[in-house]
Order: sequence, then structure tokens, then C-alpha cells
Amino acid sequence: MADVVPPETPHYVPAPETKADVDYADLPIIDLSKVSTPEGRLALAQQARDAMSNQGFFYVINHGLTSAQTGRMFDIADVPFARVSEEEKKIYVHIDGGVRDQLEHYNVNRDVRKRQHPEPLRPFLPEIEAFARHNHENILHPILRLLAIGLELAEETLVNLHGFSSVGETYVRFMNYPRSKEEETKTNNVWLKGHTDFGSITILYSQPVAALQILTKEGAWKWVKHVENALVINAGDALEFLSGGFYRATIHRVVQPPPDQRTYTRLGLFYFCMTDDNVKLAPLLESPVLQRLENLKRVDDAEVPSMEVWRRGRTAAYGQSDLKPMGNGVEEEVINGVVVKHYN
Ligand SMILES: O=C(O)CCC(=O)C(=O)O
Ligand SMILES: [Fe+2]
Repeated sequence: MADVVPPETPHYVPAPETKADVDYADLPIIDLSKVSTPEGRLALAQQARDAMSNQGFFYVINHGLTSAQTGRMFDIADVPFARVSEEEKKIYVHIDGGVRDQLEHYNVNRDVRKRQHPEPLRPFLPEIEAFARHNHENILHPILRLLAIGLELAEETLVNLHGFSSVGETYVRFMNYPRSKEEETKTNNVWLKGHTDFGSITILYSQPVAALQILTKEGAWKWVKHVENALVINAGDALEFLSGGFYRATIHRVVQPPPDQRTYTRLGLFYFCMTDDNVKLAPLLESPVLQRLENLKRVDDAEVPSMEVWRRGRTAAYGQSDLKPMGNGVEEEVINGVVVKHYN
């Protein structure tokens, strides 16, 4: 993706797929290469609308990155965990410890120069920046167009709320789950508790270690199956608010993988999307779909949060002791190089 010779980094070898017979969720696959024709777009819009209003999750294939390009991004994703010294980790890498969740993650705002980065990651910033831009313009925006069509709104309605250069926190996330036996018992094998994402759309690069589960409408946890070089897309709170509950922010969690994958690392690569900070998260009532909706979800006008207020609230709520489903709202933890740790 970068025009100069890319800097070298060890290749991250993902785990082999599980052979365990787990109960997988049935999620539709959207072939993004079909968005280029009007007929294709219409068909995909229907698929995306049905998926987001039922499961709240779908896969995307043909997203414009080859397996090799995606593999390279996983190599880079491993840098903050495998190559950053313990000393620098204390400054930069967020570590959630204790009884709630245990994970390490590193976020890079799509404006990669907004904050400082650990030394070993700096050579990769041009590639991370290109990756963010590709996710934003060639994946997020096309998906938002489909979802706007699904609401019978002008195609650009949601795109206009997600500017690449606007003030906001849409970011690339690298994530790792270092676990010990003791922690497995303490947390009852749940690595990341049930939560909704607080942004609009989450783009997760499918990886082979089975552990992600979604809570179905019927109240059952189902596993998300790995699909090679596919994306797992889900809606978050912001999209649920904007669509008056028509698109669902589905609760999901991360649990201990099946036995045949327990000795492997589980590296995550994401693009977490939010609307621009100043967007009021009120239902888009000009949508005929919302007008027809029987149980339109909305809060009093005076209480409608902006994206900024919502993400800050969700972040602050993270780690509190009451057990209502909470988000992974920890991306605000490094502000101007100051680490704010939320131990439980
Ligand atoms: O690691 C995963 O597969 C999902 C993580 C997740 O749900 C999150 O970070 O919000
Ligand atoms: Fe999540």
C-alpha cells in the first residue's frame, strides 16, 4: 500500500481453524464488488437491511484488500504487543486487567499523527494511514450507502455524518488477549463480556480463533465462524439511535476458544467507526421506514446525546461494578500520552 519499500516485520502466523463442532450463527455474506452497478447495489441494500435489522451482523467479501494485504496488516497489528518494550507498553498500550475483561489493545486514530506512537510502530504509520483511508472510503462509506438505501433515505445521508477528515474518533484497533489459566477460572472463561459497540459500524477482520459470539433475538449465544479474508460487520449504538432501533446494536462477547485453539494467540484487527463527534444521535425521522416503524426507539429531544457525549459516557462507564452490558469503551485511555487505566 505504501509507495516506498515497506519496512520489515516478522510475519504473524494465524492459528489453524478449529475443528470443533460449535453452534455457528447464520450470517449473510455481502459481496461488496457488486456495489458498482445499480442493480447490484439494490440487491445488496436489501441484504444489508435484513441482516442489520435481524442479526445486526453480516460478512463482507471482496472488500478491496487481497489476502496478502490483509496478512500484512495483521503483521503490523502484532507490533504493539510483540515488539514494543514493557517500558513503552506502560505508556502506550492499554491493558485491562482484573475481573472484568483481560485484553490489550492499541488504537490508532485515522489521523495517524493525532497522537504519538511507540517507536517500533512508527515506520508503519504510512501503511496504517492507507489502511484507515481504505476502510473509511471503500468499505465504511459503501456500507453506509447500502444502509441509507435500506432506510429509503438519500444514498449519502449516513456518509455525510462520517467524514474522513471530520472531528471524531473513528480508529484502527489492534487487539490481543493474553490469558493465564488462573484468569480463565476467575472470569468464567469469558474474555470480553457481553456488550454492544458504541459507534455506528464496527469492521472486524475475520481471524481463525473462534471466540466471538453474538446473542440472537431468541437469547442464544452463537459463534461467529471465520471466513478467510472476510470482514465481520456489525452495528453499534450510534446506528441503532439514528435508525430508531431499526438497525440493531447486537450484544456480543468473546469467550475462551475451543480446546484445539487454546495455545494460539488471538490477534484482532478492526476499524471502529463512529459518526462525527458533533452528530446528534436522534432518529432520522425523514426516513419512511422509520415513519412506518411500530416501535420506534427514541429518547426525549433534550436528552439526545451527540456522538462525542455518548462515546465519552460509554468510556467512563466501562469497568464500573454493575453488570449491565457495557462496551469496550476504552479507546480514550491514552490522551496526549497520558494513560488512564480502568482496573475493575
Ligand atoms: O475480539 C473480537 O472478536 C471482538 C472484540 C469486540 O467485540 C470489541 O472489541 O468490541
Ligand atoms: Fe464489540
